[in-house]
This record gives sequence, C-alpha cells and structure tokens, in this order.
Amino acid sequence: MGGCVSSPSGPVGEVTELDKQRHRQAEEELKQARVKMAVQVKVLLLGPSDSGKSTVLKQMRLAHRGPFTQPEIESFRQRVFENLTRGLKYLLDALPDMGLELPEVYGDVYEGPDDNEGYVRGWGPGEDGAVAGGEGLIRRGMCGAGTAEGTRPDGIAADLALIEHAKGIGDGELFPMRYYGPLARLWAEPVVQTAWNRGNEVAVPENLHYFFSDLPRLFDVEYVPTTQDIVLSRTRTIGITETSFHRRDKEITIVDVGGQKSERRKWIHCFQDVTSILFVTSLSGYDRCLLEDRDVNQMKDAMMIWESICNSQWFKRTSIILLLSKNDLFQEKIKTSDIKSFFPDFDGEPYSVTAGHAYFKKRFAWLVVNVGRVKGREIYIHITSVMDPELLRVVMAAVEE
Ligand SMILES: Nc1nc2c(ncn2[C@@H]2O[C@H](COP(=O)(O)OP(=O)(O)OP(=O)(O)O)[C@@H](O)[C@H]2O)c(=O)[nH]1
Ligand SMILES: [Mg+2]
Repeated sequence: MGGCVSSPSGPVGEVTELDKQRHRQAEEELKQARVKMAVQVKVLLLGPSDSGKSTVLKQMRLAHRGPFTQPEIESFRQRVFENLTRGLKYLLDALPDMGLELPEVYGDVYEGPDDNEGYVRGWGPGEDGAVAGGEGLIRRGMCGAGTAEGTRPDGIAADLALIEHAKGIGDGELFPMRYYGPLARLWAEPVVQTAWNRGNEVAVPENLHYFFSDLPRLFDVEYVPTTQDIVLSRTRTIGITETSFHRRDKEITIVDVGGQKSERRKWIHCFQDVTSILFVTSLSGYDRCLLEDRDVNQMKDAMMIWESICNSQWFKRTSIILLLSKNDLFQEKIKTSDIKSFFPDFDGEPYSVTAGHAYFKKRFAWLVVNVGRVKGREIYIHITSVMDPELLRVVMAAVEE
C-alpha cells in the first residue's frame, strides 16, 4: 500500500500550518475570554418580594446614567397614579379579612387627610361646594370657592365604584380630578386608617402613606414625578431583567429578579458566572406577612431563602452582601411593634432600634456560620435605607470588592 493516511489538514501525526493557525486562534480566544471575565462583573439581586431589589437598581441607574429621561418620568407618573388607586383598592379589599367594614355613609366634617388643609368630608375639589385642597388644585380651576359643609349619602358607594374600576392614565396626562375627592375621602375614613395601621397583617403596600399624604401635589397641574416619587413607586418584577453599567474599566451587569414565590423557580437561570450576590431583605418585614401567602412572615421567609442561597453549591466562592433594607420604616415601626411578638427568642430591649439591628444581624450571620464559612467567599451585612445616601456607596464598594 505504501500511501500515507491523510487528514483534511495533512498527513496524520504531522502538524500543519493550518493546525498551528487554529491553535493560535484558540489561544487568542481563550485569552480574550479571560480578559473579559476579569472586566465583567455580574451582580445578582436576590431576596423576597417587596424587599427593595428593584429600588437598589433604580439608585444605581441614577448614579451611573444620570437623571431619569422624560419618557421614563412619564412612565412613573402613570405608576404613581396606579400605586394610589390600586394600593387603596388592595387595602379596601382586605378590610373583611381584618374584620373591618366601611360605614354606609361618610360621617361629618373633618379636618382633611393628614395635612391637606380646608377639606370637607363628603366633598372634594371639583365637586359642588368643595373647598380648596392646595394651590395647584386652584390653578386647575377645579375647586369651588364655597365652604359648604355636608355629606352625600351615596358618597361611599360612588367613591368605591370609581376606585374599583379605576383606569390608568396616558402619557403626560394629569391625574384626573374626579379621583381626588374619592381618594382623599376614603383614605381619611377612620376604618381605612385603622386598616392602614394594621397593614402588616395583609401586606398593604408600604408606600401608600407617602403618596396619600401628598395628594394636592400629585394632582397639581404642574406635577412631575420627583426622584423620590420614582424611587418610592412600586412595580412588581416579573421575570428577569439585566442592566449594565460601566465603571472604572469594568462592565457591571446587575440582574434583577422577581421575589414572589411564583418567580423564584426562574432564579436558577441566572446562577451562572455570578461575581457577587446582593441579597436584599426588608428590616420592616419582621412583622409583615408575604403578599402571596399571608400565613408566612416576610422576615422568616427571607431567612429561609438566605440560608439556602448561602448553602448553594452554585455560590461556594461568590461574595454575598446582605442588605437589611427599609431601615427608615423599621425605625418608625419598632416604636410600637415588638419584635418578640414575631420572634419569641428575641431577648433584647423592647422597642429599641439598636437591639433590633443587633438581633437581625446576628440571626442572618448565624445562618451563614451554620452552613459553614467557605474559604474564598466573603459575606457582608449592611443596614440600609433608600433615604440614606450611604446606600449607593456601600453597594458599589461591596460590588467592587
Ligand atoms: N421607605 C422605604 N421604602 C423602600 C425602601 N426600599 C424599597 N422601598 C419601597 O418598597 C417597595 C418595594 O420595593 P421593590 O424594589 O419594588 O421590591 P422588590 O424586591 O424589587 O420586589 P419584587 O420585584 O416583587 O421582587 C417600593 O415601593 C419601594 O419604593 C426603603 O429603604 N425605604
Ligand atoms: Mg423588583
């Protein structure tokens, strides 16, 4: 036979120019992939629903891409309006579960919702006999000048029907004035206020007080959502979103996921190549139930996910940063809501912010120690609030570690 067997690139055993070229190309690709890995940072935001994951992302977006654009602001105008109408509807729907019931008619004259001056129960700006609720409302020409006092027997039923079937608003559209009176009246109704104060029992959105205490501003003819309105507005995340920023020669990709139970099975799809995890848990969740399961305590649920994430084979060498968020809300509620009622092993000073912080830090840290600290993996714990300018610095420092 005598003839040698050939491969497409040359005789077997012989290294041809083409082989060498392919090898060089493969080496080059490997080198580039390594460089890319070194400059690419993938941060995964994890935690239960409503803990503040997307809010951290909003803060990062603000810091890296500057102020929100006009179309973004417009989308948040719609969101704020929906937060008002849907948030109130959620609270009203939850009344029977709390053993509460609205009266059939509104009561007598009252001072007005929170600090909104000169408001008469039963009437709203734009309705006969209404009294001004704020300068912007006057500019909209929607306020009667009278000071008539009175109630409308059909008031509650009509107001409920409007809120029940509330529609969204379009781009650039002002908040429709016909909603002002019903929103203000229903919010100020004592039964509704009682329900708000017991909102932890049924997972009422925590941003309601912020928006309802500022209704005249929101209905102002010149209203444009402020940065604070945008940051405090609420949109539940469905699915997985990726946002990238450039910082100091690094490309940082933040992956945000939905935290509700139904969303968690999707998390695994983004577990590959994670540089660090930002695990967000609301401190104010210690006395709150989950929206999707009122039998489950939000903080206990967070502890369970935290333990399983820290214990996961996927993240043996991944830095994990725990953000105990919503410290502003925690500081307020701790004055009246005892941790011991929800965590019987809490033996710190009752109603103390410091004791509460120490307890929850210890509980989360203990869960990590419990699963064993792995060499090469760091865990950081920070107490934060969206109101705290330090939040971003802490997050960025942690991400860049
Ligand atoms: N007062 C206060 N509100 C906060 C803080 N952080 C987040 N919020 C509010 O809490 C609500 C929920 O925050 P999100 O960031 O949407 O929660 P999430 O974890 O992304 O929730 P899912 O998308 O459902 O998983 C929003 O209305 C936020 O504005 C905080 O530090 N203080
Ligand atoms: Mg979210």
